[in-house]
Amino acid sequence: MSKFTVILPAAGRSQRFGDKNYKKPFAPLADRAVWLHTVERFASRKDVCQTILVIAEEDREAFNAKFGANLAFMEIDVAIGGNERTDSVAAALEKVSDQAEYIAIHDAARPCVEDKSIDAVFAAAEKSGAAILATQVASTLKRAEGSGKTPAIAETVSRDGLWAAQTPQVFARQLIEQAYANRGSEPATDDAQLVERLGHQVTLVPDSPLNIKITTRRDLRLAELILKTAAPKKPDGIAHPFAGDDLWR
Ligand SMILES: Nc1ccn([C@@H]2O[C@H](COP(=O)(O)OP(=O)(O)OP(=O)(O)O)[C@@H](O)[C@H]2O)c(=O)n1
Ligand SMILES: C[C@](O)(CO)[C@H](O)COP(=O)(O)O
Repeated sequence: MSKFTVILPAAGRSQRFGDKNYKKPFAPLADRAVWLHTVERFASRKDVCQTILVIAEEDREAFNAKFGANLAFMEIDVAIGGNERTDSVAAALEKVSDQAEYIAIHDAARPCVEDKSIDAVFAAAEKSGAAILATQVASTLKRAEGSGKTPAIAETVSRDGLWAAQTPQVFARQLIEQAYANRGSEPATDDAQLVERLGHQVTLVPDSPLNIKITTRRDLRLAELILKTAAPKKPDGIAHPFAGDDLWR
């Protein structure tokens, strides 16, 4: 069985979330913090040899005070993130266990990912060396004129062949380490871009649109509704939403 290190970036500023009390990975969702729901998607997997949560330096003290026991119990490593998401992932890559053959990078702000989607993207990465979950764009896409609250349409953009990238984004260890070593200063909003820039093909693995990224407070409400339909607890005692359930396809 291949061994995967899971990196969970949770060091963002949560500006679009706009809550003065919580950054989104630490906001209460159903009965516990968002990041704990996300960690649980991976905690009981036999193919996961390490989990690294990436937090911001400014959150370290409060996080340890509130969640220190969870970290110890769940044997979660912590890295301190940086300005950009890629800086946070780079910090975690410095801490990857020698056992890891693959690296899975999953937004801590995506707590609704399904077990079988993780299975699928892990398997795809084992085949091609690089794979991400994504959903095919189903709506008609419009480019706005300017950036006001209710802008006019500048143009309709063809959605042919367009997919919305999600996470986990999963890579052979050497590949993602090389991609990050070569990343330079050009921004990248996801990790796949850095691997694409090496000329390595990345596989798109279709996933449910319910694998949402919590960005605004409205998304938190949606995540709550999604998790409410979670499958009953599996024998390992952890709720695994939609495990084996095709309702969401
Ligand atoms: N410097 C950063 C930026 C983002 N992230 C993490 O990457 C995930 C996706 O990022 P995003 O949704 O953009 O989070 P924020 O950057 O916090 O959002 P915003 O742009 O609204 O501030 C989140 O789990 C976030 O915590 C991170 O670890 N380090
Ligand atoms: C990685 C990601 O979730 C894939 O869609 C997305 O790029 C994160 O972007 P953000 O601006 O950091 O939310």
